[in-house]
Amino acid sequence: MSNSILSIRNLRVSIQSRDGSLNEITRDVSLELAPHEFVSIVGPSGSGKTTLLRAASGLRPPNGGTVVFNQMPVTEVPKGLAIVFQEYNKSLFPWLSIFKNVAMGARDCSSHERSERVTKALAQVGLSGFETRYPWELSGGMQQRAALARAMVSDPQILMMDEPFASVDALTRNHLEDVVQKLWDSSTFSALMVTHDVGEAVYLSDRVLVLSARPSTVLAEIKIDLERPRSHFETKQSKRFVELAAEVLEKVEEAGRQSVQGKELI
Ligand SMILES: Nc1ncnc2c1ncn2[C@@H]1O[C@H](COP(=O)(O)OP(=O)(O)OP(=O)(O)O)[C@@H](O)[C@H]1O
Repeated sequence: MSNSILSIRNLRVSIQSRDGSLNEITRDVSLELAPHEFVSIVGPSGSGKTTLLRAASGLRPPNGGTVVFNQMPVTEVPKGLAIVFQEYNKSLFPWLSIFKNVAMGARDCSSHERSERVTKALAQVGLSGFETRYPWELSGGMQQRAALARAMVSDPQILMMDEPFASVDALTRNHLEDVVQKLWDSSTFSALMVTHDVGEAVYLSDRVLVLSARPSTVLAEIKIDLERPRSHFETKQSKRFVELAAEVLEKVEEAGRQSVQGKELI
């Protein structure tokens, strides 16, 4: 894909075990992310999804292969890339108000512009009125909204998310998925999301990539041809959604079986 905003080619990441041996996590992962495309990565536990995202975002150097963002090799987290992690309680500073936490994402702006951006981002995630609260005064879902606002305030070209809704209850999860969907619909950023939840991946994405068991490669790529905007009530009850979710789940289970067989061989 020539117009990719992010291009990952033949990515290999190995992690040193305590005994000093190298553990190969991803062996050969390639993916292209187009402007304003939403791609999710699913796969069995331990297949290296988080490791892949960390290498793709510049948080850890790969052992082989390349990551290119906006035609530039990624060697550290580049400007224009924002990341949201699962553990909102660790990613927000408890001693800063919600306003100041979100403003951390726009440190490079003048104070007037920073203030405008924070106000807009808080409104986009439904947190207007909570500016002076502290993270520990908000529910988990609200804290994750604040983490999303902090990512959005930098006006990213790519939003990477690692299991962003895994620590909240099912209803809050649905709400947060729609917050992300609305943000994505009303902006131009591309999104790369790691998730365990097949339904969530299908609901939000244009494409879903399924990783094989470790050392991982891309086992399958499934195009999600559901109309947008999507809604929990209509989309998730549609025949096509159910077919796509079953297709993704089948591939994840196939990868999981490989992983079990691999363990039996060790
Ligand atoms: N810093 C580290 N040191 C040692 N091993 C690590 C480190 N980070 C990851 N690993 C190992 O790499 C493998 C892949 O981990 P990773 O978290 O990327 O997988 P994952 O697919 O995201 O897993 P899950 O779905 O369970 O969150 C795991 O076996 C993990 O134990």
